[in-house]
Amino acid sequence: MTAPDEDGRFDWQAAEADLTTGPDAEVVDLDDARARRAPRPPTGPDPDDADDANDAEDAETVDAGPERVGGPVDMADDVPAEVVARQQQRRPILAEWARSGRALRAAVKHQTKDAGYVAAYHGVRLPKYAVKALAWAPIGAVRSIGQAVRWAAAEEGNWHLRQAAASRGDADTWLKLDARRQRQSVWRWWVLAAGTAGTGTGVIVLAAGPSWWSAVAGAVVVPWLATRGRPADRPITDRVTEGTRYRKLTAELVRRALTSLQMPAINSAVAKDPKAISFPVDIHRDGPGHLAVVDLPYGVEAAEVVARRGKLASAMRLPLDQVWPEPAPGHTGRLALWVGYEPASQMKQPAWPLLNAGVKVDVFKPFPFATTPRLDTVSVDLMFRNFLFGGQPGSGKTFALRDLILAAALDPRAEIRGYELKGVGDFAVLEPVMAEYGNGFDDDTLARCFGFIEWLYEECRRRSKRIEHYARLGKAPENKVTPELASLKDSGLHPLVAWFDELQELMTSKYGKDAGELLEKVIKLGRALGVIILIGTQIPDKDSLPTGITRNVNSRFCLSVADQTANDMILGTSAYKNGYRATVFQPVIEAGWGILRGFGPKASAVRSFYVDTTAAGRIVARAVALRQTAGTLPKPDEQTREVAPVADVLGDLAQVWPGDEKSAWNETLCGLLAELRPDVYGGWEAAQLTTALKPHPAVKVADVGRRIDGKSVTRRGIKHTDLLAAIAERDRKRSAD
Ligand SMILES: Nc1ncnc2c1ncn2[C@@H]1O[C@H](COP(=O)(O)OP(=O)(O)OP(=O)(O)O)[C@@H](O)[C@H]1O
Repeated sequence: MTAPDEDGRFDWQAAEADLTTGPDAEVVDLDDARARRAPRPPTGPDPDDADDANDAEDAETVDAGPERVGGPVDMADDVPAEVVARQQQRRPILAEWARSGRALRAAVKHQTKDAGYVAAYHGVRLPKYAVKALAWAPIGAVRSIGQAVRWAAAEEGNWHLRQAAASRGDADTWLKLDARRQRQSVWRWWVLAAGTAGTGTGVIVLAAGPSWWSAVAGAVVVPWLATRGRPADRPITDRVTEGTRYRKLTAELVRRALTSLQMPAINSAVAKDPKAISFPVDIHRDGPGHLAVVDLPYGVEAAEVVARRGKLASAMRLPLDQVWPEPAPGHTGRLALWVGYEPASQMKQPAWPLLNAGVKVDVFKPFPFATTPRLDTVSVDLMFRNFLFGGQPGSGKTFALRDLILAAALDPRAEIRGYELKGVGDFAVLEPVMAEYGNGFDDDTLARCFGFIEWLYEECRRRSKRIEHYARLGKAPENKVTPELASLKDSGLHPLVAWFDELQELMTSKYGKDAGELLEKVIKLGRALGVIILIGTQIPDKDSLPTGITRNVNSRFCLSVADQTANDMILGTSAYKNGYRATVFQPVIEAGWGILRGFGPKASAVRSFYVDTTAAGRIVARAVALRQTAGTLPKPDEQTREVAPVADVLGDLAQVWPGDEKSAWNETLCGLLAELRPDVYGGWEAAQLTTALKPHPAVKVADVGRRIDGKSVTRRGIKHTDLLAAIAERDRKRSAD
């Protein structure tokens, strides 16, 4: 086949060459030809890889389908029909970008932005273009006239053939060719004459008409003539340079990036077979970017590529937060590589929908919590869940945790209590809606926080009794809190949100061991009882966060962490190996980004909604109004916990101390305390008193021997002198304050 050459003229020489091959022309085996056209195996990063030449030979034009080996075979008979039906994946009728409002909006926005950019780019260069056009237009006019005359004479092509016939002495052919030329040129001269007359008339009309007619005609004709007059390598308009703008994700780009990761398994497979990296579905638009689903060479796991996100971004010459590799469903070697139109840090996250006036939350139902790199909203629910948020300083865990508490505040049924053990006051804005709030890492706050965990445990016991009661009445069918029970006034089963930020401070303190054990029990028991535990921690090692807790948490958000151990402590064993790696996020720069696990079948990278303290204050104001109406607003300065504060134990012990005894058994003291205040100490056992005395190191619980019926019996107890010393110490501290 011949094609018109660049300036639109027919290439006669090529046509003649084509003819001479005549009937002996080669029959092309298309498969063979395709195989010959298959791309060279990519050979690592190319320093010039941003240039367009490479993109021009883009492998999207390459047959990337699975290699055909032999003919099709019948499907195995033993695969059940329903399994086969499930495996058949139909192509969507509409393209991905047209299937949802979000994707459509994103595509339209991107195209509009692009068009706007191009328009602005050329707009500022218009004067330069005008000068160039005026310079080249006369040349274009002369050239056009020459071409028209040549066309009318019908000499082109014919002359060569006539010359060839003349040199062969073939008069007959010469005459035939000349007759043909004459036939053509007769009507062509007429056409040319008519065209010239038309042009002349047009010029007269334009000259006679309003001046804007000439302006419009000039704006059309001059650039047209200029493009005909300019040399081929000097376009009138400048190229809209690519710069840092979006580079379309192409199969070749993906292949080159993957082979630049220095992974021997990929490179050796591709060297043997360029199709070792294949694309089961076409690369397509997905939200504000493109998605490539890639089948990696046999034996390579998607997780291994995810771990090399930095290298992947480097190979694509894109910022890190524009490249989002993820393991894709199907098999472990399938990678979903999403590349945004722009870096995530430059994409504007939509405002948190909960900021809108009038929006309420039902903790039983999902509410927006984060966005994906594609700016899809990810929703979470609170009920029957425990959350663990982990990340290094500056990763954004406090803000993320606060989002959940703000959401809970918008459900007036939810009681909120919690401690931030960093002492910064990030949660102080929520104080008006919290029944209990502590801030600091001093011993007093840690003791209160520990007391709170003990109270939570007791609360779980109380709630389990209530659930039992309602289950008997048929109101708790699954022995779980239902929305009806949660809303029922005085059921005592309303949602209770208990949060701890920087929990490692408590876990590494002297209360750590007991607190860890109790909290683990609370997590296990509380889930069905409407107790929702939210934990934020910076150091997720086993001393800072007992494995009993991490194991039992069902919702996890791992923000930027430094290493695999921290990653797996938060997301669960093997998360790192499976490609869920929050180590790829940079603290501060990518604050709020993390891997969310426990919602949906797989973990995914999301960014929590950013709500600053001012916006949080507005939500709290709305929450206060809702709670006022519902009558659930906690009263300020009122100790609403039902257990007496730990500090009172000392005074009560002194009051009930048995006579002149130098030491007393805990067991005896518990009995006496229960007589004094049955509501507080009723049912206390020796161990409980030991725990309650923990904040007072002066009181040492040790073995105390007694003679009973002539026999010596040893039990745990305390000395009177220790008790008095602890009281003196406390009084001294109080007067110092
Ligand atoms: N979702 C988010 N989007 C954008 N920026 C965020 C987001 N979350 C947090 N940030 C920013 O990151 C900063 C650090 O967040 P935050 O205080 O929550 O980190 P942290 O992990 O709790 O750190 P530390 O352990 O030091 O307290 C915040 O000041 C905020 O500006």
